[in-house]
Amino acid sequence: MRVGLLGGSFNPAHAGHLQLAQRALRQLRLDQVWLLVSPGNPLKPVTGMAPLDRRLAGAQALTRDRRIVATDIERHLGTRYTVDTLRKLRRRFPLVQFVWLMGADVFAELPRWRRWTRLGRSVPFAVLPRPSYNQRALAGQAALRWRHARRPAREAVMLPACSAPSWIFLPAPQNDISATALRAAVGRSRATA
Ligand SMILES: Nc1ncnc2c1ncn2[C@@H]1O[C@H](COP(=O)(O)OP(=O)(O)OP(=O)(O)O)[C@@H](O)[C@H]1O
Ligand SMILES: O=C(O)c1ccc[n+]([C@@H]2O[C@H](COP(=O)([O-])O)[C@@H](O)[C@H]2O)c1
Repeated sequence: MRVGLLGGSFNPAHAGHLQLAQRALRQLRLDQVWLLVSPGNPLKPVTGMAPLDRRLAGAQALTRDRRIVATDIERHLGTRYTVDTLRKLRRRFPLVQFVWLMGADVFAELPRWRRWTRLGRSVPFAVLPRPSYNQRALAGQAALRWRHARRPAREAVMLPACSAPSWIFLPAPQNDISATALRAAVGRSRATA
């Protein structure tokens, strides 16, 4: 079984997440995408973060496609750092081929993550474009470190079976939607109500 993991705050879930998951399902020929709703991104402030149950419910309501599964499994695993999540997921699901999915903004910030080079040795990455982040991601420290591990987009179907480090930049239509913009819009409409 081939599973794409899309970790996120989902504060709130939105069409950008859904498009990314659908694109990855198709291009990487995945069986499922798990939306890993984070108990708390270690790099994001707690202020303004909706409760986990509300964020999970929003992610669950994104689609009726049963291949896209929203889960709070990190709460049950007791993990917040992705490197720890991957280690425990591998132990729990030894036969699954995992791929870590992310937008270009996350790939650009990856060197700030805990043990990011170890993480890169533990799972292949698929990076999807996001307006205004692509150049930064492709010229960033992670891209540079793993320049020899980048696979061409035409080899996308092979990525889940590749040994890490391996990564791919998948071409896809771009969407400039963000949770930040959605929260700001809600804030504005409350202020004028
Ligand atoms: N519009 C988008 N295009 C591409 N990737 C996206 C998009 N929105 C979110 N993602 C990706 O989805 C994952 C989870 O994102 P997250 O839940 O932080 O949403 P966000 O819109 O980036 O939130 P925020 O604005 O609060 O930082 C990340 O890998 C992120 O790069
Ligand atoms: O492991 C880390 O150090 C780390 C630091 C920041 C973010 N992450 C993960 O990155 C994913 C995207 O987070 P977010 O909040 O940008 O949607 C989510 O799964 C987080 O747990 C992981």
